[in-house]
Amino acid sequence: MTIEFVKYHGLGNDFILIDNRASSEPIVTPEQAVKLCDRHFGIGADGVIFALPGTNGADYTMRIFNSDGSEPEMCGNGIRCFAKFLGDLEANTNLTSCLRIHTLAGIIVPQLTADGQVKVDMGEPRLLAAEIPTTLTAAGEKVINQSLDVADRTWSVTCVSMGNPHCITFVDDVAAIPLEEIGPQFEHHPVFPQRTNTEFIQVTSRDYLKMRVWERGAGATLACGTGACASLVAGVLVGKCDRVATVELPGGCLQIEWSQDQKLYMTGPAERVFAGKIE
Ligand SMILES: N[C@@H](CCC[C@H](N)C(=O)O)C(=O)O
Repeated sequence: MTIEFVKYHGLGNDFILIDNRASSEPIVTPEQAVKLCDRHFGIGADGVIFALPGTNGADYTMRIFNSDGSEPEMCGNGIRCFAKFLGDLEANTNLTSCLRIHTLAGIIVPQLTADGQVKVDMGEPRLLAAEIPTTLTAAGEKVINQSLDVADRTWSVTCVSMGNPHCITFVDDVAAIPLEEIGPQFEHHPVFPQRTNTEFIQVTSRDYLKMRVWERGAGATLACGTGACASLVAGVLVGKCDRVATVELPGGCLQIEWSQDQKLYMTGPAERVFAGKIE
């Protein structure tokens, strides 16, 4: 079977987008996704994203496989790419109306902005330990500034779910973090039964955060949209930042707002790179 795809990236977090509107199940298996994401023997990407028919009143459904074949609940950079992809599929690059996208994290609402960026209503963060999930505190408690031992060091961590799990730690110098060494140890720590994404944050001012990320199922990536949202929430919870901030990632900047309606709004770019066929 020949499958057409389009490659997109959001700040260097890159994805293979597949038009899956004719079927309610992904037309690529997790095992095939691993091969497609391989940067030497495949197309190369951090994940494969499928545009499926909508359910329960949503316009579309987005599903994603990480580059290790696992299926996360949501992807922030991915949903901006998804919105641009839908604009291409519908032959309408000026698609500025709100789209309701069903994801495993609930309904997410991206909107193309007049300047070509994508603003996304990412929904509300979930803060209780059982919702992350983590066993770091009792199930019904928030996880704020909890001690976690990783790599012979005790880290103070705050956990936030944006549908997918995030463990955030604030550091003096984000460039000094040995990400490849300690990232996997956070990801697979026994206190995270569904593994975790891990963000290291340097607060340069109350409205500017520098971030590096180790993603569950994908490793070190150039950007993570859900991670940027979760990190801003963590920064507010520990009193280090305001509710509106720029988050600088290795691949560029995202604008994040934790609005008074308790929802997160993320604004950033999404770029088409190339199209091809899988044979
Ligand atoms: N890069 C994404 C997050 C993708 C999913 C993540 N690896 C997970 O397993 O939760 C983003 O931009 O949010």
